[in-house]
Amino acid sequence: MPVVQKVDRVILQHPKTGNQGSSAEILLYGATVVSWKAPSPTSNEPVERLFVSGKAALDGSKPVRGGIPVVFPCFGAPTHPTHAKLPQHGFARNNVWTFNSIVMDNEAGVSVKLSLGPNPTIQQQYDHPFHLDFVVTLAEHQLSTDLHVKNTGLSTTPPMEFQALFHNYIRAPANDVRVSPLTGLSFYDKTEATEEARATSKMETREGVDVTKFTDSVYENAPGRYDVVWPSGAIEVRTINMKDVVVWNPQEEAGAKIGDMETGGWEKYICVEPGYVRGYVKLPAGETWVGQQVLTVKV
Ligand SMILES: O=P(O)(O)OC[C@H]1O[C@H](O)[C@H](O)[C@@H](O)[C@@H]1O
Repeated sequence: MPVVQKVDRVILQHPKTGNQGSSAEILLYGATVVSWKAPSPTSNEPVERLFVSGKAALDGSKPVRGGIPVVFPCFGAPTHPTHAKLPQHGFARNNVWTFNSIVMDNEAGVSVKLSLGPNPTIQQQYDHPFHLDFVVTLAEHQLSTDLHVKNTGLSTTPPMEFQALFHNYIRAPANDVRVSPLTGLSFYDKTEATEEARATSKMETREGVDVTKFTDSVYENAPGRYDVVWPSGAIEVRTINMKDVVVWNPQEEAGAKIGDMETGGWEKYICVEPGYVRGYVKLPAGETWVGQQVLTVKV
């Protein structure tokens, strides 16, 4: 079966290649993609492409440390008045979504939609009317995620102002991986010690950005297509409507302070996170915004 529904997750299996083909698992909690196995173009062996910490909670008690958490409607600590009661990275990653439908099931791949609307927990923290759909599409060497945000308010409702980001934990050796092209972009360095330094933009001069030291950089107005390359692999990240990109790896010292990070886990991934996180999308009542990414295994 290309789509298997379990109590807590949905499993996608690429139809063309049976059990030897690509697959993906999406938890209903947070609509978090917790596994994506895909072969490289030159092999038939599906390989796990995402990192999930061995200490990650997968029972809905806290956001998943790994995979692809969906960050919405705020990135980091809330800065917009309508987000003031929300936790870091918002409510999408720590609420249970519902399985909506199978969107596509053919030889090219398989696609499912999960949905989230206001529930009593969310309404205590956030009172703007909204509806979210999250569509995950699995192809032979690709995984796409599309977030559809609808402002379901009446015409008198103010525009909805939000940020959104796909928090990809790409499985790669942190000390050998490089991300490009980011040269010439301005970025904000969240590892700086003072608020003033964190709010002062820097200019990226490196051809291939590494994370060999603690890195937490928010690049703005980025090109929307990134090569994530390491000695034995490469993944391309293409995006639509996600104008910014965050590159994050805590390295050893900061990594050891993350309670749900397995020992040495920071060495096994790089977060390359496309999003709209500098400023806010302003969505009029009745309208829908779609942010998309396509991850492609290149090597
Ligand atoms: O620990 P979390 O809330 O999951 O956040 C993990 C990380 O997410 C993003 O990459 C932010 O830029 C980082 O500042 C943050 O540490």
